[in-house]
Amino acid sequence: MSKFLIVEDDSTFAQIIEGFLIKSGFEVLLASNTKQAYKLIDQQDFDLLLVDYRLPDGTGLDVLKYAREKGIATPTIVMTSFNDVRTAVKSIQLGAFDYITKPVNPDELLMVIKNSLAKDEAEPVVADDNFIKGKSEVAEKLHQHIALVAPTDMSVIIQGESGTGKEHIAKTLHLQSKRSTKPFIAIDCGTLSKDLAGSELFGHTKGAFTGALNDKKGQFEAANGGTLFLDEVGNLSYEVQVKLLRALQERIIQPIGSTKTISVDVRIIAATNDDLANSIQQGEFREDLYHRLNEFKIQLPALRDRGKDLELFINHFIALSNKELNRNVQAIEPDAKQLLLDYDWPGNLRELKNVIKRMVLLSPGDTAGTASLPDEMKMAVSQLSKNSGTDLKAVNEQNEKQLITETLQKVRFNKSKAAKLLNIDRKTLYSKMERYGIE
Ligand SMILES: Nc1ncnc2c1ncn2[C@@H]1O[C@H](COP(=O)(O)OP(=O)(O)OP(=O)(O)O)[C@@H](O)[C@H]1O
Repeated sequence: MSKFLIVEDDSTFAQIIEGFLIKSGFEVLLASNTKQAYKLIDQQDFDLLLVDYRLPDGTGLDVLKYAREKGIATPTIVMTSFNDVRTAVKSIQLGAFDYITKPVNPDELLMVIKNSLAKDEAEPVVADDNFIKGKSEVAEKLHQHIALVAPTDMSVIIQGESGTGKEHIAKTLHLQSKRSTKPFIAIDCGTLSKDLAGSELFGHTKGAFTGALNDKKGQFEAANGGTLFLDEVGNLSYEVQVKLLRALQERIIQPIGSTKTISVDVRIIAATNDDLANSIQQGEFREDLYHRLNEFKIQLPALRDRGKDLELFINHFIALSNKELNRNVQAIEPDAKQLLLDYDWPGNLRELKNVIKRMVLLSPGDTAGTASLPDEMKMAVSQLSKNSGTDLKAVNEQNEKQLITETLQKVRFNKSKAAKLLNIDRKTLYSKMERYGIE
């Protein structure tokens, strides 16, 4: 029986979910703050963590970070209000499996849980019709580039915002290469603790460090002949970056604690949300490794920049959700459609897929209306349209907020660095963050 930990301070809501999940056949433990959660995570193994974003003594992301630092890769779902969707996007970057927006619909929750548990089982990489290419100019160019670079052995960096489909493109490159019958192994470098990353990639020998009870084969060796996909590559520690560079240059690896080297033939595809050039400037990413990885760069467009593809994706996700949820949505009312087209989709394809699934779930008939779309999305759109008018002050504020948020993300929320980049003092940065509600 799968065991879940729910971390939620609203006790009534926690009990409702607990009851529902127990009825669905799961074992559930509850924690109401981060401290209790840490204690339980230390004591027991869980198959899934379901964490609320806002907790009395921290956030759900703290719980996620705590687990990841301990080397616990349990799938984690973050529950957030729709207004926090940008935070949710950050949680995915930190290695959360998915997020779900409140109010939580039980059927939707069960669906997300089912997906996250299924993800644990290794699936062979095969092309499937759950994915479409898009027909916009950027999409056509993107697929031309993929067709050109896929058959080569060049290392590729895929850069794009969270949820733009980087992992899917990495699989496509593998499938279109001569390595397609060999393994494709994806590693989320964001979820690897500093200590475990080396051993995960290169393996270790028995007794190499406390807890190394047996010899362990690393993922480099496991991917031999095939492709290794390093997601969130910017999160690798400097030490591991050095080893990775050696592996790429010399095509050999050395398991931790071993004196022997092993030859490997692996193609690397790396993905990043950030501009690695910035991390290089900050001294966080090695420039030599960057150039070795960047033999070819693929820039994935944000959904808001994909023009007519947005409509294609909407229809595609409706068809998928109809099938999955046994619904029959054939049309969207014009005002609901307009909302979908006007929204700026910070979570990109992942967010669109979630919103459409929810819309289909809440639409028993053949037409979906605005009632099936989150209220907060409507508010976000009206805010966006307000600010895109002639109100200069609002436009400036919106730009300023966006710039501050992006800069903070770039420097991983190091306020001194952000203030320096923005050319303002720390105090001004703090007061602006407070004014714009940036956490
Ligand atoms: N071309 C596509 N057609 C249909 N669905 C897609 C496509 N590309 C991505 N998706 C869906 O969008 C979601 C996000 O995709 P993916 O995980 O590849 O993004 P990502 O950029 O790697 O995200 P992250 O940076 O958060 O790891 C997934 O649910 C995936 O199934």
